[in-house]
Amino acid sequence: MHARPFTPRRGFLALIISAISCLIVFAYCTMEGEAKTRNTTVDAHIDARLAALERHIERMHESKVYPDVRNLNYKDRKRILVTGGAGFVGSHLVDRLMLEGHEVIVVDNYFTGRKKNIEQWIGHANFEMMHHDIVNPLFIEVDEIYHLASPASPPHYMYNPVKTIKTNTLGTINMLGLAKRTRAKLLLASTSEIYGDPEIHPQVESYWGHVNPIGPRACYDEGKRVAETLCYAYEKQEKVSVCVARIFNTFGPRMHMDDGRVVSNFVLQALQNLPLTIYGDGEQTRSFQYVSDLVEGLILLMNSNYSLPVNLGNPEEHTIQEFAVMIRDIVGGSSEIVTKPAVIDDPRRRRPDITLAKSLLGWSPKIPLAEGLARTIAYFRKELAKSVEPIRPLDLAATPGS
Ligand SMILES: O=C(O)[C@H]1O[C@H](OP(=O)(O)OP(=O)(O)OC[C@H]2O[C@@H](n3ccc(=O)[nH]c3=O)[C@H](O)[C@@H]2O)[C@H](O)[C@@H](O)[C@@H]1O
Repeated sequence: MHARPFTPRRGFLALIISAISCLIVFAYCTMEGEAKTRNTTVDAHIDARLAALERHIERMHESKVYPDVRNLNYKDRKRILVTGGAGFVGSHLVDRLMLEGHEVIVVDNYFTGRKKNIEQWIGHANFEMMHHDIVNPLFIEVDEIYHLASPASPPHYMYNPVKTIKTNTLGTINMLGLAKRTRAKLLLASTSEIYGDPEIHPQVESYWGHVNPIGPRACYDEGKRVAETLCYAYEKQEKVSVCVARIFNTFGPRMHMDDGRVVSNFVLQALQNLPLTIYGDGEQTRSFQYVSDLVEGLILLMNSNYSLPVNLGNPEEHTIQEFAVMIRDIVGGSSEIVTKPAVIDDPRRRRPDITLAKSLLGWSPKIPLAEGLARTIAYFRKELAKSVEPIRPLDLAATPGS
């Protein structure tokens, strides 16, 4: 191969190429240098921010004060799952279990539960919070399951009836599956609604109920009835330990402002001097228990060795009309009492027979109605003071599906 002769044109081209190469190398080096300087600045900035964060975390830990919990030894301390633990009843139960020194895991999808209800425990070594919908399976290790997850207020459970049925059927199957895998005991939060519009009064556990299977309340009533059936099927077939609490009307602080049940509606109305709205003639009756009494009953039932359903409620029965007057008097406002159309399938009378709970668990409600109402009214008064706009109670008649 012959070398190509050197010409001035070629020499000029070679010169240009070398010059461009030098320029590229120079530009690269300069950029590299700049990038290094920039990275060093960014690193220093991040370091400073991380150091500030560390100081913030330290201050946070120093200032976060948890309620005193019992110091249980390894053998006595249980890992307890509370489904619906961010809800009204669930969060009060969580408080009791935490104070007793157990490890508590809350599972909630926040449909009606609120983080605010359990924020006092967030960050505590014994406490864990999981955002999870129990219609999907859950794989964790537990010793006991309090299965409370489900909307319980009529406007809430009627709002999405399919979801209510799924939560009470699929959700209960998933929790019983978890109980089976981990050999945990499960307590089902059932309801007085499984008695429907009862034909016997007061309601005893042996009564089979009177439920309209296709009415607007059926998603909840039948959902809970199936949940009970599932418990006893798993007990028989899979040897899962279960217990079932049939919970009657319950009230207290941490009820949602827009819960829609009668206590929160009447209290909110009375506090804002709005008319108290009675659905129907007001002659229907209910028996109301304060939430701490219920929580006590749930824990006693879980720790008993009785597996058939047990009523938990306060047998003091009042008409809704009497109840409206009582709340208005305690609040001291001047609200009028008005009537609205009756609710479809609204039970006419409800009062628990608690002979079984008394003899079996030594349980009966302790908080008198007036005292429970005073505590609840104080809570709502504070909540109202915090809210910027007036709060209108939820009207069942305006709920889709009611
Ligand atoms: O509080 C509870 O623990 C129970 O509440 C509901 O059962 P329900 O008895 O229908 O409860 P409310 O919605 O509070 O209604 C009680 C009575 O007050 C009436 N009411 C309600 C709200 C209102 O603004 N005005 C009014 O007259 C209702 O028509 C009903 O007769 C749930 O369905 C139960 O599962 C749950 O156990």
